[in-house]
Amino acid sequence: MTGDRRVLVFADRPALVESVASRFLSKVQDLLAERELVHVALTGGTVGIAVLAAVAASPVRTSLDWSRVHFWWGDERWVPAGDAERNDVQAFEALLAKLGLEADQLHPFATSDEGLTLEEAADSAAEELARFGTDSQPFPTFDLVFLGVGPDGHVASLFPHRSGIQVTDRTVIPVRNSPKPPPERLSLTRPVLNGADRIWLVLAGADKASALGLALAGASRDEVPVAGVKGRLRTVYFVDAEAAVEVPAELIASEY
Ligand SMILES: O=C1O[C@H](COP(=O)(O)O)[C@@H](O)[C@H](O)[C@H]1O
Repeated sequence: MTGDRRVLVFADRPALVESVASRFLSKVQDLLAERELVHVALTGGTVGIAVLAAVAASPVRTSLDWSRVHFWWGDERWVPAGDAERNDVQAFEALLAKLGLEADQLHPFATSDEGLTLEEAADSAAEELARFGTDSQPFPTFDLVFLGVGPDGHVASLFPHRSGIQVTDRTVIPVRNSPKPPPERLSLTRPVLNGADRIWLVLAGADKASALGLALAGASRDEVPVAGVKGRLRTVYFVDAEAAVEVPAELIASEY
């Protein structure tokens, strides 16, 4: 089922961020030449948002037809609209506000002040995914999913030793008592993430080294959820030198 997996190591965080931003722009350009709509799932987190800011700053950005790109999120923090902790707010400020998008191109999770329970918000997000589903699955095949990775190895809001990473019968789950604040969240599940053509994991810093090393050395997804994500065509780990210190040497393709 799974395509190619590779680790690209960069000297430092700025080099990593610049490279991912430029690859993202050319990948979207290529995809737009092949198909009518492109579906991208964004991540929160330090590197993920820095990549979006670098995309915004690139002169190439204005040459793309963003009206055919749809944006989704891998997870969201259950806080009110406009809260600076929300992944969608951060993405909007970093990039999306500059792209001239129509509302129907954006698929954010519900906000905690909309009058829905967390469970209802998960169901509502699942319905939105299903609107773009195919004959064989109740969700779109994402062209590209970005994922950050927490120091504990979490991806989206799927945390170690929690049931979320094992869920296969739902597309979106409510997350309660998250080990990382805020405690309530919403997350896509592994089948939706792994249904993507490409997963690009973006991570930097020494605090990520252990989780990444474990995942690539074959640890279980229960222990380090990042071990459980694999795109259908390709899975690329974009990491800086500090995060890469425990990566098995044979998996590394250096891009200094
Ligand atoms: O809370 C979250 O954290 C992770 C990773 O964040 P980082 O700042 O350690 O890079 C992120 O992937 C996720 O989307 C977000 O909700």
